[in-house]
Amino acid sequence: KVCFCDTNGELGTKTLSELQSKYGEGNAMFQTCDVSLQQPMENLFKKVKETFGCLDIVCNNAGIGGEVYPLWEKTIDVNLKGTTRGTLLALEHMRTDKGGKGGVIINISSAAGLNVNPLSPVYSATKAGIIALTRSLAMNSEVKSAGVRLNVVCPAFVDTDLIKEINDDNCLDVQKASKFIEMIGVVSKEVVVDCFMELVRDVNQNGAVVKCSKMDGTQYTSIEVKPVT
Ligand SMILES: NC(=O)c1ccc[n+]([C@@H]2O[C@H](COP(=O)([O-])OP(=O)(O)OC[C@H]3O[C@@H](n4cnc5c(N)ncnc54)[C@H](O)[C@@H]3O)[C@@H](O)[C@H]2O)c1
Ligand SMILES: CCCCC[C@H](O)CC\C=C/C=C/C=C/[C@@H](O)[C@@H](O)CCCC(=O)O
Repeated sequence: KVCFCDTNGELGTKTLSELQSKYGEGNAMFQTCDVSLQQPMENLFKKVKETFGCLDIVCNNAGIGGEVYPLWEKTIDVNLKGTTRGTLLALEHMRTDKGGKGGVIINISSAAGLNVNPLSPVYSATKAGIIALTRSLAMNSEVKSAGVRLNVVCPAFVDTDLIKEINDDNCLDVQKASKFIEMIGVVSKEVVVDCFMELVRDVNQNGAVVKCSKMDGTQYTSIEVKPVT
């Protein structure tokens, strides 16, 4: 069973029909929802719990690029605040000490958050924040004992609308970006999905941050964690 949300109602409804005809009407749900808004997101999580009984896997995937005002501010609202909101709501619903059944949260960051991205600094900062948020929660002892795992996927360039829509608002130099993308290469969506599914299945990878790139393949990054006493 799956529920997904997006601000794009038309595309969401089309995808919902495809999922329902493949997996059955009762097994897929779509809600138009903006991840940057608290109340609609709270309502959505409640509705999923009421409809499906519990939440096992949550993926915070919504993301945009924007480097020029007011888009840079919206980029922080959607990417960093939206992912933080989705992560904290997922935790509330999953943690065993609050009536949940445990589960896994997988957040979508970017190679631009692991390395740097001089052509999209605000985007890069939001993606670095997602990595820090996710890793920190994954290493929190109360979260661990409440049965919730967290991981981050950091794709380099992927064949989606996001890179087809690079322009002067979301990138500081479109020409340099095109050359850079050509140099690094673009992975298919399937590569990112495989990486996501591996993290869902592997219960021994709590806290792992995985990069998927055409140039370097799929790599687990190492994380140093100093124990807090
Ligand atoms: N495409 C890439 O090269 C690439 C690389 C690294 C990371 N990513 C990340 O992957 C994730 C998915 O992006 P994508 O490449 O599929 O791009 P995309 O533009 O195809 O998909 C992003 C989706 O997010 C939705 N969205 C935007 N704002 C929203 C909001 N406020 N609330 C709810 N939904 C919202 C959009 O309508 C769209 O359907 C993003 O977090 C992106 O930053 C993409
Ligand atoms: C140069 C890109 C400018 C466009 C930015 C858009 O707003 C959205 C960018 C989406 C993904 C960006 C990923 C960027 C990654 C790079 O900074 C770099 O770290 C990738 C390295 C890839 C590798 O190591 O294989």
